[in-house]
Amino acid sequence: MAAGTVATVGVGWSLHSSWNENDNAGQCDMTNETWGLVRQELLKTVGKNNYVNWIEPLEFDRLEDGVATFNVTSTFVGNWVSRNFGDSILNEIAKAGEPVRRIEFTVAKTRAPARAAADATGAADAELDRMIKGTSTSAPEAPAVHAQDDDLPGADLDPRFTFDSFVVGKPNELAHAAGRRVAEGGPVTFNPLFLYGGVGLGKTHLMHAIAWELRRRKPELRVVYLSAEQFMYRFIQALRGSQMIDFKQLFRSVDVLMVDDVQFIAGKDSTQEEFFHTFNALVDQRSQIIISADRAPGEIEKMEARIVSRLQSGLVVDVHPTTYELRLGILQQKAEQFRPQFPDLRLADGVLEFLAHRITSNVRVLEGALMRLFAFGSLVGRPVDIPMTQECLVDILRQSDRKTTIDEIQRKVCDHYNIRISDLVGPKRTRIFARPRQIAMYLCKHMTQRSLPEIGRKFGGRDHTTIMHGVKKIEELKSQDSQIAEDLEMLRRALEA
Ligand SMILES: Nc1ncnc2c1ncn2[C@@H]1O[C@H](COP(=O)(O)OP(=O)(O)OP(=O)(O)O)[C@@H](O)[C@H]1O
Repeated sequence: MAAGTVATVGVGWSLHSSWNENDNAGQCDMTNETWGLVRQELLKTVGKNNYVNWIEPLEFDRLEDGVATFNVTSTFVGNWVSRNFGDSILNEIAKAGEPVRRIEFTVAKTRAPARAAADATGAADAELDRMIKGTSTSAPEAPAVHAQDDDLPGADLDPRFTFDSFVVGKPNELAHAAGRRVAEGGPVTFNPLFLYGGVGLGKTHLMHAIAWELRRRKPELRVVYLSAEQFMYRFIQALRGSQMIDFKQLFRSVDVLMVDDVQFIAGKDSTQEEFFHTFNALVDQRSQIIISADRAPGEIEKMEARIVSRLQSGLVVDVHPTTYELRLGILQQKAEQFRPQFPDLRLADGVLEFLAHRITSNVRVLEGALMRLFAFGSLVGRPVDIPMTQECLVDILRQSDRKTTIDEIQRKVCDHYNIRISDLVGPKRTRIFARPRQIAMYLCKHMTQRSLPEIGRKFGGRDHTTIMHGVKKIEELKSQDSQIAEDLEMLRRALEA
């Protein structure tokens, strides 16, 4: 990203990007002193390690029109902080009495990348290659991890993510049942347990819940939970420090290994190689492995075939998109959970039902919306009713209303290329049909939450590998063929309008 541009990192409800040409000269409502106090509170909530690595280096810039802006050293740091601590930061600023709705992270023009990990996560693998070739210039720093047991690396477990706080409904009942079974810590029956599903549907929550339960029931077991990204950084660190033997010994000595968001290592050859050996060693010694990803093993592009087949060899469980009933259950539970922070808040009848009807994207957005609503209600000192909800959440509600479907994409593509739907989804392979078909496949993949098999079914029952091939083809072509790039942009805009 160019110097001076802004990585706007939404928190919970405001996942979007924007550009800001301003040169950080805005008015500051919140003082640095208040930010200092907020930081002290954050130290308590996020823990020392996370605080030192991620919160302390943030440079508070300004709070204007409800948006608190911080300078960070790189897009990666902004994304990481937003994803892992965004809600906590927002919460603490609101608790300090500041009228904040959103936080943003700016990649500062002048700051040296002192604590920056690789500038974008993709750069880390390039870094790894340079290291192997002996040309590395900087060490990417590992995301915060803490010694969980002796010197076993693992990420902090979120105390809120337990089985007790996990609401079970039709879409996640199988994943929950499988998780419960594994959490009993009995003999390994399915290995690995592979949980997959769209963004913010509770996979991480479920994994933490399994880890907590295992720790409670079988404290003698060595349970390690970490994200695939952390696995990679640990691996890089070990390589750099010539500590590969220690690394291998550590990961091979665990009883339960949990790796979240495994799709992250796709295309990262050296990390995949190491993951593959770790995986095999653990399966051989009958240690339990639990993996999560945003899609099914066979749909993870650039994942080596031998890893895909290992990932498929246990129990593969899909966490489905939420239903109205599940969303309402989650909202009721979250409202209870948030209650102590907002003791005076009055919630009118029908608000939770309204939210469950209108916000269907994912639980993270739902949760963020509820938190914003509570914070807003408590700041203005009025009961939270439906008109206030509509006013406070106008952006989220608008976004939720604008959900693109496969049918819509197919219609728009047909209009654009002047062909019939039957030709778009039919078997004819001539270029005039095949190219629009691939474009439509590409848009379906990128603009809907549908899985490749689901998209395949809507394209005349094609196999998911055909869809993957089509998507790849367009990915290649859009950088070579400006007409295709233009068509894609035009279609995307028309679909988002
Ligand atoms: N069934 C559920 N019951 C209670 N809370 C839930 C449930 N599903 C999701 N959540 C909440 O939604 C938020 C997002 O969940 P989580 O981080 O586990 O999603 P994820 O599937 O791992 O997403 P990602 O793919 O982005 O990592 C968390 O705060 C989590 O507690």
